[in-house]
Amino acid sequence: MIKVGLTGGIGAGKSTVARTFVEQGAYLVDSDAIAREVVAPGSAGLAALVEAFGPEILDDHGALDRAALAARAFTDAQSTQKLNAVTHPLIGARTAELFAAAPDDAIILHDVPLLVENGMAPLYDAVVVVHTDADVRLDRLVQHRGMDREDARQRIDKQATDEQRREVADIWLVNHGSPEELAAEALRVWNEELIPLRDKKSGA
Ligand SMILES: CC(C)(COP(=O)(O)OP(=O)(O)OC[C@H]1O[C@@H](n2cnc3c(N)ncnc32)[C@H](O)[C@@H]1O)[C@@H](O)C(=O)NCCC(=O)NCCS
Ligand SMILES: Nc1ncnc2c1ncn2[C@@H]1O[C@H](COP(=O)(O)OP(=O)(O)OP(=O)(O)O)[C@@H](O)[C@H]1O
Repeated sequence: MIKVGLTGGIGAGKSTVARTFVEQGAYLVDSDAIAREVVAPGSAGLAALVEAFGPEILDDHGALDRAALAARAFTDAQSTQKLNAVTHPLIGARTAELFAAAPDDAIILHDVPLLVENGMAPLYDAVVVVHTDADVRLDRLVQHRGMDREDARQRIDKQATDEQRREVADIWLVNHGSPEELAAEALRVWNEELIPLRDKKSGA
């Protein structure tokens, strides 16, 4: 088994790389998905968020209004810290359960936006960073995902810098071309770097 950490700033293109690795058989542990799970309606996580940010972060059905929370949580560093203090321990506990369930010969792919921010690089056999210049990311998030530019910009401000990510990267993928080019490069990394790393570790 090997553990591969996949990271990059918001909108860098992690999803394309994760999809390629999963198609090849990676065991995916997706932090954004876990982050949603731990604040599902009725959860202790959601109750803790309401305690921290107020009932205005709930929609009419009592579920989390994600945009309302984002509008409160990313405005200043203290609010982001408050968000992280509630969610990150819950995400960490669920992540550990999913890692423990992986098969012995797995290539575990941990898709984790805040890998660098949370000092997690030493946990992995390899860290893959997807890099895209911030202005390109902002344009893509607004055009393709309908995201509010200011929201995206505020999140970028709360995340690691490109230099910090470069320092921990074992594999650096640049996503300035087409998604197909990125997927092809990810496939090369899978075949030429990750499979040999897993086989070396398992003594094959
Ligand atoms: C505030 C929330 C509800 C906003 O939801 P929304 O649907 O708009 O965004 P989503 O969760 O899909 O995240 C999109 C991207 O935003 C960025 N982002 C999310 N949370 C954070 C954070 N705490 N700090 C910096 N960037 C963040 C990441 O790049 C992430 O990939 C949500 O992001 C959240 O619960 N965040 C706290 C949990 C967390 O830290 N998640 C990041 C992965 S561990
Ligand atoms: N090479 C590309 N050319 C054009 N658009 C792209 C490219 N790569 C990604 N995108 C678009 O940019 C947006 C962000 O990409 P993606 O969702 O893969 O990023 P991510 O790193 O997973 O982001 P997040 O951290 O927000 O989860 C998406 O709407 C995607 O369709």
